Amino acid sequence: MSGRTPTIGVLALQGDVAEHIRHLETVGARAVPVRRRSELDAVDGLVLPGGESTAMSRLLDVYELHEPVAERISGGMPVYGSCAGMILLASDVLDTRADATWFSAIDMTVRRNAFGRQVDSFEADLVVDALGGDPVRTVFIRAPWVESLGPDVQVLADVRASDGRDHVVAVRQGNALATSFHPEITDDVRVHGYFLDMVRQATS
Ligand SMILES: NC(=O)CC[C@H](N)C(=O)O
Repeated sequence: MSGRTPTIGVLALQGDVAEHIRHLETVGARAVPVRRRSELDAVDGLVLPGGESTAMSRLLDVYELHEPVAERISGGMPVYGSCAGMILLASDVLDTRADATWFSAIDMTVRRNAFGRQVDSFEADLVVDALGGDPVRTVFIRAPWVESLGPDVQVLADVRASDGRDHVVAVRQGNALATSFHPEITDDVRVHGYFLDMVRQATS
C-alpha cells in the first residue's frame, strides 16, 4: 500500500479508548486520542468507543465537539462506532434519555441495552462475510441492537438473541461503520483492519 500512514482518532471523552488505540496501531494506523477540535482536525478517521452513550453525548456538548464531529462526518470522514459508539451514529435511538443527542450518520433505529437485564454481557462467534470466513469472537456488554434500518444500510452481521430472533449487530453505510459488540477487547483486529481500509480508500 502506498501513501502516508493514515491517522485515526479515538474520541477520548469516556469509554474504552486505550483498547481501540492498541488495535488501530496493530493494524498499521497512527492512532491518537481526540479531546479537542484541533485534534479532530488532524485525523483521517474517527472511532467512537464503547462506554455510555448518554454520558458521551453530554461530554460532546461540554467539550464543544458535537458540531465539529457532525461536520466531519457529513464531509465524508470515515467513522466507526462500537456499542455506545453505534448508538451515537444512529438516526434514531430507543430507550435513551430525553436530552441525549446523536449524529444520524447511519439510517437506522437502535435500541439501547436491547439484549435485556439477564444478559447484560455475552460472547458469540459470528461469521462476518466482509471479514473473511473465520468467525469473529464478539463480546456484547449492555449492547444495543439495530431495530430497523433503511435501504442504503449494508448488514454485516446478526446474532440470535434470547428472544429466539436474529438481530442486526454490525452495519455499514458509506463511510460509517458500526458494531454492537466490542472487537477492541478481543485479540481479533480484523474489524479495525477493515476500518483502516475504509480510511485508506477515503484518503487515497
Ligand atoms: N458497552 C457499551 O458501550 C454499552 C453501551 C451502553 N449501554 C449505552 O447505552 O451507551
